[in-house]
Amino acid sequence: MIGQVGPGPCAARPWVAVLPVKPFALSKSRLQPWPGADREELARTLFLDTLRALRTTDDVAAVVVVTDDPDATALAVARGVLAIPDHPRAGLNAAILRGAAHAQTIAPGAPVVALTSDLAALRGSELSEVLAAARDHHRAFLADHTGRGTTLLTAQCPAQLQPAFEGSSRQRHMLSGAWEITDVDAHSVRLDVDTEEDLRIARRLGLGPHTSRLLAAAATGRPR
Ligand SMILES: Nc1nc2c(ncn2[C@@H]2O[C@H](COP(=O)(O)OP(=O)(O)OP(=O)(O)O)[C@@H](O)[C@H]2O)c(=O)[nH]1
Ligand SMILES: C=C(OP(=O)(O)O)C(=O)O
Repeated sequence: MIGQVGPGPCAARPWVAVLPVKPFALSKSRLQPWPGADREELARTLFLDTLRALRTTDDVAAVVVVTDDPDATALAVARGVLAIPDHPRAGLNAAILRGAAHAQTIAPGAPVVALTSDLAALRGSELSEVLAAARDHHRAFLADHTGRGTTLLTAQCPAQLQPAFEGSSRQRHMLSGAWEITDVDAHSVRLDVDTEEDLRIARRLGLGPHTSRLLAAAATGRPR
């Protein structure tokens, strides 16, 4: 069964991360504008902090950003990260599948990890712990901090990823046979920022520098 214990044939290689990014201007509809910082700016810094942490994670060899946003594309490319278009725009799971297929072309046989791009407090060390736990399973996932959704899904072979994100995705990933990673806390990997309360929690946990600077500038009215 997919998800059972035991490494698949593609195991023991560094990971390729797939990072789907919705156009910033259309993102974060549940996030009330923070005083002095609008949703679009926040969506951008959440992405930048997620990407920054990913690039400092030892066992992540490459990142594939999937987006239709020229700004997100430029920010990725400026950091030496590959960005591919999200065409035809068919939603989050289709974007992840596109990214996973592309991962196979740039690193054949490498395992793949798909994450949401709103992990504002993400720490590379915690992501490494999660990836180490995922290594023993063909497919694995991590529930988000609410216990309803998913922030991360892995597959040793990208063709087996079967992403079922959005809404109650924890249950869908469980029912699909993916292994739920429960033996690591990894608060920063579970914390997707959708609401103002999530942003407050991320602030307490330790925001990445981009969102941190944005909120600091917003508080003082300084330009950023
Ligand atoms: N490429 C791509 N990424 C997506 C798409 N939909 C969502 N995402 C990304 O997937 C992650 C989870 O998205 P959501 O939290 O469901 O959506 P959101 O627009 O960020 O927030 P809401 O407006 O509150 O739903 C975010 O990092 C989004 O940027 C899509 O259609 N294409
Ligand atoms: C995309 C997801 O979450 P949300 O839409 O709540 O951010 C998910 O949990 O699969």
